[in-house]
Amino acid sequence: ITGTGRISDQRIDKIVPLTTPALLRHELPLDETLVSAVVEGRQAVTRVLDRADDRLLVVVGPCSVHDPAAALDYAARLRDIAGRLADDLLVVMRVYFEKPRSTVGWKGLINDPALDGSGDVNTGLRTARSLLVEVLRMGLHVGCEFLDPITPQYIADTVAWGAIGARTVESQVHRQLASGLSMPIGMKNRSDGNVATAVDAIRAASVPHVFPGIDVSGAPAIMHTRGNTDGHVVLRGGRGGPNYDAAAVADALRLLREAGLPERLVIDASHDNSGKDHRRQPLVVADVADQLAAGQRGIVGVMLESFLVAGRQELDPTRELVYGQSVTDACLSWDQTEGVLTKLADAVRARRARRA
Ligand SMILES: C[C@@H](OP(=O)(O)O)C(=O)O
Ligand SMILES: [Mn+2]
Repeated sequence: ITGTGRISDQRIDKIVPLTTPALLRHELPLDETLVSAVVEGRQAVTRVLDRADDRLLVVVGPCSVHDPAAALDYAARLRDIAGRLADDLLVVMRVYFEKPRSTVGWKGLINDPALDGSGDVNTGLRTARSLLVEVLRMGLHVGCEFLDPITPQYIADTVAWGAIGARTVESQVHRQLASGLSMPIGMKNRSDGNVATAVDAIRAASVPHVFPGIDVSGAPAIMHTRGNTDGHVVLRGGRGGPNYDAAAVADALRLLREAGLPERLVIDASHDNSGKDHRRQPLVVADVADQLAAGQRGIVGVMLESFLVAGRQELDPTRELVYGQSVTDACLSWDQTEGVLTKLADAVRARRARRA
């Protein structure tokens, strides 16, 4: 290859070897019990999406995981309440490692586990997979956003529910990625609030695609996917304001109906539905609970951003971090979360009673 010194890698600072999916999954395997748990979790989510199960999917947890110990501490508490409310809620813990930034910022534990820009992705992947296996071992289902197209090869076998975010829902790379993922995928509406883009993403992801990727040995490969028919909309608000109210829900369900897609959706009580103010998430939940209790069966799920300590904190290398507090979007405290989950379970029972 001639002249590469002058025309290639002009903006590459260095290239570091990356572990392979096979090696990481060999080091941190899922035993048969955990494999069955993931399969059952995915099937349970699909049944709720298809309304074969009248419970509410609740994807709840921190906006991002930056501290595995705090995430496990949170998981232990969530596992207990998830068990108590299991008749009405199907709880999936948000264990998010990949953070899409509107401009710049910390990109998550896989990209930068040391939180200092050093980009030790090998340690990030190992830390992420280790935590996912631990959370599974505690008996919780796991939900992740998928951002980097090769990351799923390293961790997706542990995931029961996935998301494509508001910044990537229009991207063909992410739609075709979703078409090959083995779990239901929530398509967030676009960051400006456009919901039709998410409906298009569901349709795009529902059919087979061919694209270059990597196989488990890390070798380049051409992926031929089957299509993912478990796509669904996640209403997360937008620059135009919230979209969790009954009118916005009806609009989104109409768009799905006109597209010939199943009329079901999940409402994200955070992000632009709460104006990223964690104190507004309970208000969103109250409105959604009223809609559920009034019999709205098109709402099959809710997303909450929740951690141990309310709010958020800046990632400031000169300051000790507060344990259990988000370093990205502001989250509900654990105490607030218990109240919100209980309210959602009550609303599910009220909805069920209307059908009896
Ligand atoms: C990234 C963010 O979601 P959205 O894509 O809706 O901003 C989140 O779930 O933390
Ligand atoms: Mn967030």
